[in-house]
Amino acid sequence: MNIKVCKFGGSSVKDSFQIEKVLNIVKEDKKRRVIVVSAPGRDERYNEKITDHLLNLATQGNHFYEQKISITAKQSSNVIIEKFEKLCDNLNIEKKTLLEDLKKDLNNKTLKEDKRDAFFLSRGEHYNAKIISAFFKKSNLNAQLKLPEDFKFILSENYCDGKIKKETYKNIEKNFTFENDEIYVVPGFYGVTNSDEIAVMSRGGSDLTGGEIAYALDADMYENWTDTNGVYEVDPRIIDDANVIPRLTFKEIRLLSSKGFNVFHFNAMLNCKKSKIPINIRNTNNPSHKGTMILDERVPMEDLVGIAKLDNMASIHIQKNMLGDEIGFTAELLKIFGEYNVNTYHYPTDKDDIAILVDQEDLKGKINNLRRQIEKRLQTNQITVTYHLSIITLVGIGLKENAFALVDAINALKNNNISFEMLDMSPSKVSFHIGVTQNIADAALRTLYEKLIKS
Ligand SMILES: Nc1ncnc2c1ncn2[C@@H]1O[C@H](COP(=O)(O)OP(=O)(O)O)[C@@H](O)[C@H]1O
Ligand SMILES: N[C@@H](CC(=O)OP(=O)(O)O)C(=O)O
Repeated sequence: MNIKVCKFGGSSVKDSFQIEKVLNIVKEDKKRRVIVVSAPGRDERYNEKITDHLLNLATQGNHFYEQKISITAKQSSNVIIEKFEKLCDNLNIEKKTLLEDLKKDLNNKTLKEDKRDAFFLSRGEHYNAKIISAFFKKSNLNAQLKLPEDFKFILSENYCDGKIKKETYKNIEKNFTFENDEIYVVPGFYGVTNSDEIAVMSRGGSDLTGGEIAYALDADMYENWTDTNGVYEVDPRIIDDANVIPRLTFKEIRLLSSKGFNVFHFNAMLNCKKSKIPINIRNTNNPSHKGTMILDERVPMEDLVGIAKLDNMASIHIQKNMLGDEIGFTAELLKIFGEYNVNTYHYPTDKDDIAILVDQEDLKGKINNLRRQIEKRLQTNQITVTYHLSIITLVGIGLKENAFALVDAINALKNNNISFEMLDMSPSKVSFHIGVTQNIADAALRTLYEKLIKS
């Protein structure tokens, strides 16, 4: 279809000033016909995203308490209401019914546990899309609100980590007909289960909504608008003199975003890749910049294209004599991690050892039971857990032809007296991982960036 699907992230829709920029971007190109919006992100006044306030309210203050931030549920409720009221006032949108509905939703007492969390989490996108579509209409765009509960964006019943169901693609095709040249405004991040209950995808999930709609409509392009000029070679919050990468392959963005580049959800490209729909990461605050184009293929002009870093990793090192000879050992071990809902990143292995690298946050409240299960079911000799590790991932399709870049990386670390804990090359040969202790991870990242990309 000759259209572009555009997703505007939380930073692009955090206040009325940003939403006016979004309007101008949409007006500039007639192909921008599906506009997926997030909940308001952090603003100058509040350091936390509206989605986090919603979760804090759902969990009666527990969400921020866990992060050692002291914001009560009541305070979160006030922030949410104030945010949406201000948006309506500044954009001159009728607010009475919207605020009544919002307050009713925020007082919901019937839903419990993860169904309650999911419902509250979804409200940021829900009300923001209502406001943005009303504002577009008022600004003479032929905008139409498309709610996931109406056109049936169907998710599985893992309420806070829902996965898209196949029938959704047909539902989108059927409902997004553009009969009267409409511009559809869609809240991202949430959907409904087959029994019409609200479910959300994983955090950052509005990127997924955009990718799935682009795929269902076979769009010409998926534009993902954020607050940076594109994807930088390294996280610009750590290294401020890095450049924007003009072109990346689907494979490269997937590796980089799953290993720390949180500019784009790592699953959002999967279906675009299938249909070869280009993804363009753009800056709402600088729309004349071309951004980063994500494509199926590019000419590799360099070995390495980007370096990502994941902090707060833990290594669970398991020792058992001859475990490498035990058929099914690794499968059973990974099954145990699965049962505790702990995502596993890497598992370097040897004859008598295996280490599983995980996000240490995932181990909270689980590590003791997890360890006991492993000991009981696999009769291990010793388990050692090391916390506060960082994984640095070097990515580039050019690495396939030049694995010696790995030697340059190790030499650069050696010359700067930076030691490492782990080294691992991926089977695809387009990435390798270096594990370091977290206190030296930023220095290691800078050293690798300067030696392997900047020079
Ligand atoms: N390599 C990178 N390139 C660009 N941005 C990055 C990178 N790594 C991390 N980021 C961060 O991702 C942020 C954008 O993602 P996010 O906050 O989710 O945006 P949005 O509000 O648009 O959804 C940037 O502001 C930047 O701080
Ligand atoms: N608002 C949701 C979904 C999302 O995609 O947000 P953002 O576009 O701000 O990353 C979240 O915070 O997870």
